[in-house]
Amino acid sequence: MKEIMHFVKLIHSFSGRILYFNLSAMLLISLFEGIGIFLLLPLIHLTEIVDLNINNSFLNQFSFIFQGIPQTTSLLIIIGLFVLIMVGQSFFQRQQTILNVKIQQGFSCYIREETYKLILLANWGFFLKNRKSDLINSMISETGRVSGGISVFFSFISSFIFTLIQIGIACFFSIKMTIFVTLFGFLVVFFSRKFIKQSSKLGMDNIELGQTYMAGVTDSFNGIKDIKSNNIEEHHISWFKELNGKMVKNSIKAVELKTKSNFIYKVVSALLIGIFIFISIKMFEGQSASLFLILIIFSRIWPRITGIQSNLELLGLALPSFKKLLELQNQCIEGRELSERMIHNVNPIMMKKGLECKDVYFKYTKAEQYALQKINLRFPANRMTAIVGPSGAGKSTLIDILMGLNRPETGEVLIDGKTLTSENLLALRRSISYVPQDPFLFNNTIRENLLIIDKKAKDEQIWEALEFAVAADFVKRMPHGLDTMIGDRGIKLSGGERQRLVLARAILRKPSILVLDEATSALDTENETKIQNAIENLKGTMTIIIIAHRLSTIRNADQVIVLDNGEIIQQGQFGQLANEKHGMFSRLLKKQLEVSV
Ligand SMILES: Nc1ncnc2c1ncn2[C@@H]1O[C@H](COP(=O)(O)OP(=O)(O)OP(=O)(O)O)[C@@H](O)[C@H]1O
Repeated sequence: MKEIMHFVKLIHSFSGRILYFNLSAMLLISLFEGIGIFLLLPLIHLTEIVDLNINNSFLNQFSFIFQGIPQTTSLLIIIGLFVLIMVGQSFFQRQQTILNVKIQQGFSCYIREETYKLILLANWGFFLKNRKSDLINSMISETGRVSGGISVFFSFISSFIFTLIQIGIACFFSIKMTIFVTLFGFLVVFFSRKFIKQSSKLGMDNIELGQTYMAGVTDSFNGIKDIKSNNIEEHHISWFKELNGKMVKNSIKAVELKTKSNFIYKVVSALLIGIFIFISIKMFEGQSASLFLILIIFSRIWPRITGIQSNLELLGLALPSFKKLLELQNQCIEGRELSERMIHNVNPIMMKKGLECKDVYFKYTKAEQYALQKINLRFPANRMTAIVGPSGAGKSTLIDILMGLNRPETGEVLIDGKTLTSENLLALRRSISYVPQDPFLFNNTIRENLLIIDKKAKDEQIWEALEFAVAADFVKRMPHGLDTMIGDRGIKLSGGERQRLVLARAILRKPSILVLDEATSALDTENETKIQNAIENLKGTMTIIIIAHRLSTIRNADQVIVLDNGEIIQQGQFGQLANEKHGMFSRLLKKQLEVSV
């Protein structure tokens, strides 16, 4: 319940006074409805359709008002009052429904925005811990279920208020009978806690199945090329069938549970009505007015009490989603890297001396071995540093540490001699352009993909960046030039074209630090040489850090760092390392020469 209360508090702070207005409207609607029913009695009495023997003092007072007034006038007054009350009730009902939807929709929107923002502002460690598909699932399914749960909560409150008011009105006629019905009702709700627990368990299963579904579907579509080329469609289709079967079973279980509880309530209701009518007739012998009204009120309270029960079951079903979303939000808050305020007004650092790693050790969560250890290294400003080493040596991890994505377990990263903290982290990132191994492009036009980095860039600047990245020619050949749509993750482009576009985007920012992680691996030799020359022309104007497998591409680097098993094993200029005959660098170089011959 703690989780629901958390979200109710959020609604409270989100909607403020409107929430109270809404609650007051619920109260008025219930009151109007109660009074409307109450007016039926004198109406029936006056029409003399049924001979109601009025013994109730309240009703007697009521009929006293109409003494001396002609019957038709009394009838018209009461009918007028009745219509007025019903109009009032319908008016408030309409306002309240609109208000309810406004609060709920506004709140759903707020939860989605808040969760999305919290996720984006979390640190890199958070993304390493959480599956992407789980995050997508939370953003789509959990936020949806929480919004639905909030709507059920409103309906619960409305039923609760209505029931309380109807109970209050029923007390005017017979306290004993009202207590009897109410007690019975709440006993039923109390004993059906089992159903609420079972609903909650089903809700939990729903979440797990939803996560597996989302993860599996995302993975299979991301890896569709592998699936098709290796002809493993059947494996995926049977996995999907099995999962779907489980989801269907879970849905049927939920319906079975709901209908079971409904069945029990109906049986209990039938029994209760029988007992109630019997006792009422015995108790209210000769008081047909009270009996009549109590029966009307009972027929209205009882469905609401069962409504409360089914609302509680639905809340039980939604409860795991409330929990999951709250856990996710708390996890984001714990791992918060940036605040919203920090994102705005950040100026890039104009690095003068360079970046430095001082005695850096880093281990991934749950990993036994250090991915980086004893790292003491300088990346001088406006120089080109190349990082090489076998696969798994720690090259990408080192880059992540330099960009502040991962934080060292011990040791520190310094920019111009100042420790990298959350204060200067964003300024550092604003001055970096990073081109990863697997570049990311949005399903948009080439122009929009480039403008992400600099919204104000003019066509002239865009073409300049494209020329630099040897991409201008292929963009010109595209059917709509800069306005060509490039498909999901740039699927309509070749791997090399994608890399060149991302490189152009990186250059458009005019960074003071350019980080290239295997950025030219998909290029043919001709284009790679062209880009290599372009990058060399940048030397002296910005700090360049390159991870490269093809060692020929880093021939002119100012320094080369060789990593193995997370440690620096060699460091120096290309020629110097190539001459260290027993070093790893010359071995790597030799192997590549053998392969290329
Ligand atoms: N998210 C992670 N969780 C746990 N271990 C990881 C994670 N990412 C990398 N590692 C481990 O850290 C070590 C260094 O990985 P890293 O990706 O930095 O190597 P690399 O030199 O860039 O390799 P490659 O050239 O193949 O890209 C490897 O042993 C790898 O298994």
